[in-house]
Amino acid sequence: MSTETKCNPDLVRERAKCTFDVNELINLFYGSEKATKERRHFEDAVLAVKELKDAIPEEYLSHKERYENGVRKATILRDVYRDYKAKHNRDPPPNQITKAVIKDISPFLLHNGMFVPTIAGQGTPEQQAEWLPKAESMQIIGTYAQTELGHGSFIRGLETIATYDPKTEEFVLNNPTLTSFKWWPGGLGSTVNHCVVVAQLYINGKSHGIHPFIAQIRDLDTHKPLPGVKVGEIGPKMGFQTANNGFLGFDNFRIPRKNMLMKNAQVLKDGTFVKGINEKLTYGTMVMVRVGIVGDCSFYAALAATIAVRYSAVRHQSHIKASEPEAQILDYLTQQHKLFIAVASSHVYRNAYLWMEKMYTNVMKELSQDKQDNLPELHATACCLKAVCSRDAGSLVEECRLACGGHGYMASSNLPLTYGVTIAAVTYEGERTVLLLQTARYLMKAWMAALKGKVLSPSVSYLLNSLKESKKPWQNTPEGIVKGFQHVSFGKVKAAYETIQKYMKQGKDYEDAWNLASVQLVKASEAHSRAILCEVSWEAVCSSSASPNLSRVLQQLAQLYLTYWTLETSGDLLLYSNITKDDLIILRDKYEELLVAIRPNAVGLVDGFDLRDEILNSTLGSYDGRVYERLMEEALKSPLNQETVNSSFHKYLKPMMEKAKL
Ligand SMILES: CCCCC/C=C\C/C=C\C/C=C\C=C\C(=O)SCCNC(=O)CCNC(=O)[C@H](O)C(C)(C)COP(=O)(O)OP(=O)(O)OC[C@H]1O[C@@H](n2cnc3c(N)ncnc32)[C@H](O)[C@@H]1OP(=O)(O)O
Ligand SMILES: Cc1cc2nc3c(=O)[nH]c(=O)nc-3n(C[C@H](O)[C@H](O)[C@H](O)COP(=O)(O)OP(=O)(O)OC[C@H]3O[C@@H](n4cnc5c(N)ncnc54)[C@H](O)[C@@H]3O)c2cc1C
Repeated sequence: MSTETKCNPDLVRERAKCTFDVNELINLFYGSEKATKERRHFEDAVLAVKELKDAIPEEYLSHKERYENGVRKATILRDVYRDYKAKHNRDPPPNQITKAVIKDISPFLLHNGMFVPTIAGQGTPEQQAEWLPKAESMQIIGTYAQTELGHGSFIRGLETIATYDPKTEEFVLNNPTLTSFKWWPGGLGSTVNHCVVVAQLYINGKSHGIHPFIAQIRDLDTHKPLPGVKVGEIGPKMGFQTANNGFLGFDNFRIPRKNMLMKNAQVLKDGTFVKGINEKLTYGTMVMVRVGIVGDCSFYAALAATIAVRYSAVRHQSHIKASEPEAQILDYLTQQHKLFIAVASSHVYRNAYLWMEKMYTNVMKELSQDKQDNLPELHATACCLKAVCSRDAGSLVEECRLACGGHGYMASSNLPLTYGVTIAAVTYEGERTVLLLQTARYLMKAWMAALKGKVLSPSVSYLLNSLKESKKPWQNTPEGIVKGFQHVSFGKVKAAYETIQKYMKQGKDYEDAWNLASVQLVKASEAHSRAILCEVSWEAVCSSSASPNLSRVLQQLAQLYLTYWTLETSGDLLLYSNITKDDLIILRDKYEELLVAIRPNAVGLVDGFDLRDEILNSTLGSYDGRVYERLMEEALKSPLNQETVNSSFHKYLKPMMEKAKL
């Protein structure tokens, strides 16, 4: 029997309506037909491992059991990766199959995502040779321990101390206060035996700023914390339950001199400090991960959209016309308004990620040739795109959840967990406002340079164009809308700059003036991000190699994104661009037309994300649309349904009812 025949008939009809080749979309989204094949092949290999299947949903496990199950599966998954590499002589292709296995977050995320990259990015060739083979083969397990109870954003304020002792050629690590305790690092709780510790370096009583050090914190055989190490887990959170976030404090804990990662700055045997060419290179891992998070946002938006769109095609409720049967909820324009922006945004983030990845690779290449000119642009762009995409993606996931009504509140829909995990990215790897203010610093500098007629970096060069084009009439085209967002950014950057000047003229110093203007500065950064997202995604769609049928639909999605945000931020556009009320009315109508045009392809579009049922892990979103059957099947797995009468009846309910009779 084919999959189609087992499918819910609504989904079969939806798929028959699709006007483009879904496989073409999948191949375009993931890069090529070959990439799709390889990814699916690897996913098959992972899913074939029986031990990776959960006996009961994780929600029924205790906090401890959930973690232990997570570690168990993470180690098996690691073997599958190793075997693939041995067989194919290369890493597995990019994939999201970890989601199908570890439903939440892997306790090894920080090992792979930050510990290994920090050694690779911050270590000398000798240090890389010492630790990378052990870390990559999992002989040692590590994390990235930077944030403390007292400081996360302001990392120059970290209190963990590394004092150099030239007599023994060691660093002595100490956490002198409660607020200096490391707090948050993933895997630290009970998983890792090593970590990169970011600490304040002191030599002969003099501070030399923060630097990364490698510390072994647990015995490799017994896993017991080494003497001088206090380590534990921080407890349940909104999500990340299996990430095993932990705390850590050192008491006169000694590590050899070679354990300071010394690619940038060095401490010589005699205690001489050799400054690096740029102290901000120490923050390199964070930049890399911020770029990766933009890609993650695409995935989470796709996952939530797939669940909510398929569910909305299957779910019937009320009537559009009294004379007709109950409508699929996907036919309500309000539902399309809630969901299609998530589909469109996933594509926008994907294109922005690919664009950022190129910028990152170029800058890394330049840095390896000691050329730093483009580092500030990379930092500023990664900060604002990470900040805006993560917040938007979180809101989109929540909107998808709400769009599934009561069933979206069920854990088995996988939307609550997905929200908890997505929204965490607003905070980790740089809190949203803090990152937007970093971009604002860059924008203020760019603005001052623009005023002096200097050449600007590509990502802000529109500021110069906007300066020249401020009188040109609005154009209701995608290109015109992109320009409109650039004008808004231009207007907000200018206004924030002038606000700072105003406060300074009133006698405030620059720092106070900055703080007083900071709401505007954050908004300027957001507008700058929106301008980038609109420009990059529209250009990607226009230059794509898609067939005419697919290209038409992708252009509709990109236009939907542009129009949605035009209408959402119409006040800004009226203030800072030449858009008129009439233009907005035309765009409102255009937006409604786009929803209607996208509607027949909605299911095809989410099929085009090619997320397997195991990855979706949702009663509402499976390919076959057996929503109600799955909801009941999952409910029956509840431990409360494994007995006809629960003991609480005899212990509490019956006595209560008997007492009530007296
Ligand atoms: C590959 C795929 C990856 C996918 C994802 C994989 C894994 C996910 C992994 C983990 C997720 C889960 C866990 C998360 C882990 C974490 O959260 S780790 C901890 C992250 N912590 C932060 O992000 C802290 C945020 N704070 C900062 O980054 C800095 O403190 C801040 C930049 C906010 C300020 O730093 P400060 O030293 O105070 O700088 P100033 O404001 O004084 O500015 C000085 C100048 O330096 C420039 N600058 C700052 N940062 C950088 C940088 N990274 N690169 C280049 N330049 C930088 C800044 O712009 C200033 O320049 P000007 O003086 O204006 O010229
Ligand atoms: C799920 C999760 C996983 C994490 N994993 C790790 C990890 O593996 N390793 C690690 O080292 N860390 C990790 N972290 C910590 C994370 O990086 C920090 O929480 C994050 O950088 C924010 O710092 P904070 O908590 O100190 O927030 P704060 O800086 O205290 O933010 C609180 C508020 O203060 C505001 N604020 C702070 N500074 C400024 C400013 N200069 N201007 C204006 N407003 C400001 C913020 O905007 C925010 O509204 C993780 C966090 C989470 C949630």
